[in-house]
Amino acid sequence: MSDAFDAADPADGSSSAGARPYDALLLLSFGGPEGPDDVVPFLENVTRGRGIPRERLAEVGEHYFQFGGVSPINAQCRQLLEAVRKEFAEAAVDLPVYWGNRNWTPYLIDTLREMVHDGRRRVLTLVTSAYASYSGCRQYRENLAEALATLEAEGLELPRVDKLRHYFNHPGFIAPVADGVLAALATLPAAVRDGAHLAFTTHSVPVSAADTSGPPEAHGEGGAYVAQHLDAARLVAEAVRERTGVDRSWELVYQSRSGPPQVPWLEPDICDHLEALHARGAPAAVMVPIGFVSDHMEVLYDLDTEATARAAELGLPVARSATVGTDPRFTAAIRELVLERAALERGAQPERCALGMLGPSHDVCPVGCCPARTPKPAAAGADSPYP
Ligand SMILES: CC1=C(CCC(=O)O)c2cc3nc(cc4[nH]c(cc5[nH]c(cc1n2)c(C)c5CCC(=O)O)c(CCC(=O)O)c4C)C(CCC(=O)O)=C3C
Ligand SMILES: [Fe+2]
Repeated sequence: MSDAFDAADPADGSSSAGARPYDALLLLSFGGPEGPDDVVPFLENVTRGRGIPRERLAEVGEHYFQFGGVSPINAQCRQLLEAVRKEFAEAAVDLPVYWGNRNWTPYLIDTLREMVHDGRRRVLTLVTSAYASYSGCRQYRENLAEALATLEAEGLELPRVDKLRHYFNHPGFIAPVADGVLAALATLPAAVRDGAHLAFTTHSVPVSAADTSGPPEAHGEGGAYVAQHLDAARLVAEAVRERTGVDRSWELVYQSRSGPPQVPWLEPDICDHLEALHARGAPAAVMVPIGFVSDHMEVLYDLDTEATARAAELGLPVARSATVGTDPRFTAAIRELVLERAALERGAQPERCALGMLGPSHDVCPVGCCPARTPKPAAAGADSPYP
């Protein structure tokens, strides 16, 4: 390594210390079926103990069967894995990258076991969710704790596992989403483009889960989940306004509602929102799936199939903007976040990049962050039973 590297500022990622003390990055995702025979067992994995009505499961199974029983999410994770490895190689960040899922192969437990066999001792985790919530954060931490417990029972020496901070307000996440909106606007008929409404969408969750999302001080109506999405949506809407010179109306709405009908979930649903937009005379809309990092089944079915069909019935022109996927600015953001956290662990004070009003998110989930209905051990947080 050259002298220039040794002399560099640790915060810009080019320090000779690199990613130390970490010796591996773990990409942790949801997982999805890769053929018709996988669909039912996959759905059983997802919904075990979650009280999802049978009819809802049958309905969601049909969404997957319509796409040949294949969810795009695993292919997208493989692409992200390759893109992050390339990003690290180009920036001389010497950190192996592994991939494991919550609900389908490669299962987290198998990946973590392989990491231990490879001698990895300090693992940093990147989850494919940018926001605080039980489903997008604590549940992954519970999965890590469960995997660690299994490895402990197998007599293996446990690695220390940390998790990266939420990245919804990182410029490397916001900028590609804004570009995606501009590209989607360009596909709308010119006559309705300037009047197009921006409908930011994310996964609905039970209202009670939203209200208790994030650290205890963020709890309250909508919690950190809604506050973070609103901050990200506002940033994107502002970037689009600056770039087009047009001030468009925007709103945060929800999709992919599940659970029994008597339990309240975040609303309005995107389809109801499109109807309301049409009723109030909006000439067009762009659906912006800001809650997701890749174009997986929730995007392909709930937006591109269902919501797009509803808009066609209404005669409302709509376009759907792209998720960040493997945009180079997003993979660069991942590298920056990894090097930032590594520097913090070494006791340095790196720059902590964040846009918007909320500032950089916490590095370690505090006690009481996104509590579960039924408490379970969770790793990579202040309440972790593992060191
Ligand atoms: C907040 C959130 C995210 C975003 C953060 C993140 O990305 O993690 C997310 C992502 C995803 N959700 C996904 C799939 C499913 N989610 C379900 C059910 C549920 N999701 C919930 C929340 C979230 N989910 C909740 C509260 C439930 C109810 C059951 C429970 O309380 O746990 C069900 C069961 C059937 C149904 O009821 O829909 C399925 C099949 C896929 C894979 C897509 C693919 O295959 O391409 C992905 C990326
Ligand atoms: Fe989900």
